[in-house]
Amino acid sequence: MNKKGILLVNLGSPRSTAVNDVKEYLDEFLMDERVIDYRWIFRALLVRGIILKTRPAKSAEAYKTVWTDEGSPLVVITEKIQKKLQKLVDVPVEIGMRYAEPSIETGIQKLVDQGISEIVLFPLYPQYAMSTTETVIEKAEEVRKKKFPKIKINYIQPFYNRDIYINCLAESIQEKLPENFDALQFSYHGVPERHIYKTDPSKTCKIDDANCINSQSDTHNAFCYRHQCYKTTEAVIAKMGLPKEKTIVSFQSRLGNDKWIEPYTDETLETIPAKGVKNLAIVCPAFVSDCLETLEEISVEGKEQFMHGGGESFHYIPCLNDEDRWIEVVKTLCEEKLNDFYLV
Ligand SMILES: C=CC1=C(C)c2cc3[nH]c(cc4nc(cc5[nH]c(cc1n2)c(C)c5CCC(=O)O)C(CCC(=O)O)=C4C)c(C)c3C=C
Ligand SMILES: [Fe+2]
Ligand SMILES: [Fe+2]
Repeated sequence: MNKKGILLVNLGSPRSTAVNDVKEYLDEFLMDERVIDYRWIFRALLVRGIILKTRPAKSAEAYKTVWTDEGSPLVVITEKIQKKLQKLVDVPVEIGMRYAEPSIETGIQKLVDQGISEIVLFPLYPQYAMSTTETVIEKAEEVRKKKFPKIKINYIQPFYNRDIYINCLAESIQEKLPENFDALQFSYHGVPERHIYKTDPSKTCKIDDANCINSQSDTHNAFCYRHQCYKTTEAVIAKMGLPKEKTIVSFQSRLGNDKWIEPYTDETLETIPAKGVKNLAIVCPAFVSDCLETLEEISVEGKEQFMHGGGESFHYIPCLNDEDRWIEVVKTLCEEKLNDFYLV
């Protein structure tokens, strides 16, 4: 029988907080055509001609505030997930990052070196996006075809609405909620609106309630990041028994001058205190592991924005990270795909 293994894939981080390392990382990340989806020449002009002139120094300062002795939180937490999962399954588990090291190729190589020819690859993103799930699969396929043509890879699909994940997230949030909060905000990483239209095979999405959030089209729903974010929220608050009026959805981390999906987290944080939300709990379910975008952009900058707007208490709810109940979900999703190989 063919030997199987698991590859957990996350986004990646710079190797250190040195400006040059951050620049190298941002160059690889932002030159990905599924992240900044302009023609190469325009992408290069924007990224190398404008963004990389100033952003690396600013991002390096931000990374310094979250960096730990072990390294970047995102990588360290992904390693912790790997170690805990390894104790629960009887096949080898490795990690790979879409950008920087350890790369997807390094991860696959480590599995191949252990005699593995069938890999379950888990992109660690609950919701589908061209700039996350899709680019991971594209990269892994490129590496497989070039370097490992004999291996098979089985990809775990986005799990934004899977009961096991929703129950896990709802329980985790519930445990960490403060006693008094006026609203629970779900802040998802944003994407440009253009990405939503581009990846919608049904061409029905209008980025609204009827044609997006409540769409009945499976083809739309399978590829619409915005739809999936709202569905995760709906399912989690239903499970928690929280009224919709006590919740807010917003999208963070926009970059550049394009129109990104709204409402924007930073603007929301500034304006909700005047509408009566003085005590806020906030969670970031587009990320399974805490990272720069949660530990700095939300916990530090976001808190400042909220307080500046007149907020009184701000409570950041950490990601699932290496919580045992989440590792159980990872295990179940991996095992489903490991068993799929028998059906091929
Ligand atoms: C749901 C996950 C993510 C989506 C969708 C996503 C889209 C996206 N991101 C950028 C630009 C940047 N993102 C940055 C950091 C970052 N992004 C994600 C996840 C998603 N990105 C994570 C987990 C992280 C943190 C990585 C870490 O090391 O902790 C950054 C770099 C940091 C900074 O300078 O702020 C940029 C830039 C675009 C343009 C985009 C959509 C197309
Ligand atoms: Fe991002
Ligand atoms: Fe949509």
